[in-house]
Amino acid sequence: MNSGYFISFEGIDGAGKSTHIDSFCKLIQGRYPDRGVVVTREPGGTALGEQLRSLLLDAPMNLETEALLMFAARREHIAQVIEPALRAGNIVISDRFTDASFAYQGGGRGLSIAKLNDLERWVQGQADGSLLQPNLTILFDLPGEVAEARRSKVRTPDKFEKMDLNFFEKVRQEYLRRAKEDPKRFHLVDATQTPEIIWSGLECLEIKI
Ligand SMILES: Nc1ncnc2c1ncn2[C@@H]1O[C@H](COP(=O)(O)OP(=O)(O)OP(=O)(O)O)[C@@H](O)[C@H]1O
Ligand SMILES: Cc1cn([C@H]2C[C@H](O)[C@@H](COP(=O)(O)O)O2)c(=O)[nH]c1=O
Repeated sequence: MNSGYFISFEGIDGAGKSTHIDSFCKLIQGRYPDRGVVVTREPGGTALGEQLRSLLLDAPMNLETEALLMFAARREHIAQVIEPALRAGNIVISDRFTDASFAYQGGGRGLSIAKLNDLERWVQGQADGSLLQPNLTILFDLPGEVAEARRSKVRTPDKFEKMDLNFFEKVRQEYLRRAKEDPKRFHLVDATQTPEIIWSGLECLEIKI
């Protein structure tokens, strides 16, 4: 049984997760000074996961291979980092988790939801039959063309960031579909707003840990 609390940040590339995640961690640490806060990311978060990340963000590969490697990295991440931290009562904040697989490999690239559900059950299945899921997912939502304009100003695109607007629109729609399906878990951020307005919204967010 977990006594910790699990938060994920999600959104299409360039939506603004990285801009806010460090301040958000400080905010949570300030609110809960007696709890450990573990900040991590996917793909990645472990030595093996970071190696897989380099491959995944760089090498072209078959869609099923990509999904399997995402979930392999996730299995390692859960076993080495997330589960031990939650068991110890910590707050885990992850830059992406499984919603990204449904959005990118499912919505964006077209892998069947049935296959993703199978992988999710395999990798996140708990002894009591439930799935390990974030308690709260903060979804930064904005149109693909706005995200692309922001990204192009600041970095050389990786494999996913080179995808076209149609891909990112499908990724976005899958995120929004999942948020609609599970409104208690998702907190939607209108990421077209200024960073200051987004931040004040996050500061006011009531989180019952
Ligand atoms: N609300 C905003 N308004 C305008 N520009 C923004 C806003 N939020 C972030 N940016 C800028 O957009 C760019 C992308 O932001 P950021 O790196 O935070 O996105 P991200 O969602 O973390 O992307 P990725 O998932 O690809 O790492 C940065 O240059 C950042 O300064
Ligand atoms: C977890 C996960 C991630 N991705 C994609 C999404 C992004 O393009 C990259 C990660 O880079 P970030 O900018 O540091 O977030 O990987 C994916 O396609 N599927 C996943 O499960």
